Amino acid sequence: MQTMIGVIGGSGLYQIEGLEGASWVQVETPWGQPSDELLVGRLDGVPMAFLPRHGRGHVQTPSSINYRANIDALKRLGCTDVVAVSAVGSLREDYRPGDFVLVDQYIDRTFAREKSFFGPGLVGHVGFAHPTCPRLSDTCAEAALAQGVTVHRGATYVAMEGPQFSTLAESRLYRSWGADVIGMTGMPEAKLAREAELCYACVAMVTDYDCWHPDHDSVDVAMVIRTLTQNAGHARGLVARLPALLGQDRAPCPHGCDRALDTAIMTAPDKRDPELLAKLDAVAGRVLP
Ligand SMILES: CSC[C@H]1O[C@H](OP(=O)(O)O)[C@H](O)[C@@H]1O
Ligand SMILES: Nc1ncnc2[nH]cnc12
Repeated sequence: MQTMIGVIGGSGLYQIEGLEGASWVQVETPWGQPSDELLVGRLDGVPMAFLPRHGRGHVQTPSSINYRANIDALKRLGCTDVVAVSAVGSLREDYRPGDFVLVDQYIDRTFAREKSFFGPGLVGHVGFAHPTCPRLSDTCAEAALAQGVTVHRGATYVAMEGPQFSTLAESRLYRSWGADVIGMTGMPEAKLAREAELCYACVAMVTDYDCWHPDHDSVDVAMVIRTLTQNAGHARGLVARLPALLGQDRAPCPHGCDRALDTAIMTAPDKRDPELLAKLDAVAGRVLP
């Protein structure tokens, strides 16, 4: 199978450079409008699509992002692997501002978002014990190390609703749970990527110590932007290394991300809602012809 890389850019990453034949394309989805047009082109012979999660100019809030449309659009364009870049606060001393972190677990505290492509008339349950793809995460770690940044493999990401930052009590609570980083957009993005059978990795860039650290000021937007400005180049460099590392030909995911729907669908064929079935054409077309 041919590799196609999807990149979701977070705060501070609204564009990538160097794509050959690049153009911004509008993608219609049955779930509404994605956050923006997608920048589609090729790098080292590998097709790539870039989508700024908040839209160019940072228009969408973490709660207003249409996560379903974003993931559907990437799948519809043919993406096989999706790398999500996110700014996060650190909940531990040794994950410092400027460090890159490969997320491998989540605690989902969001409550005001559509979290599944499935619904009444077409019920599906995908496995989610391991929410990110280890193969793709390994590749991202390799790309980040080549950039010369400090990389941490493995982190539990608390996804909060926002848009306000956490209280001190919340920040302490998340630390007591063993969470490592905090952000507002990791969920339901990762859940939807799994339902869409995409390999998904989250490259988190630490921008601050949230508000728990006695020796650091509490997070504010200026602090986040300052760190992001210093790190955006590394994030772009990481993305630029991915095509060469992943290659044009893609072996099936050894962790089964690309077969997540094999045993997920519960609804009997004669009870399936035709409207929802039609909307699932891109996301679940492999198993719902
Ligand atoms: C600008 S700080 C809060 C904002 O930044 C992060 O966005 P993203 O994950 O898209 O990089 C965080 O989740 C909040 O949305
Ligand atoms: N401390 C923090 N909390 C939530 N989202 C963030 N994004 C960057 N820093 C953050």
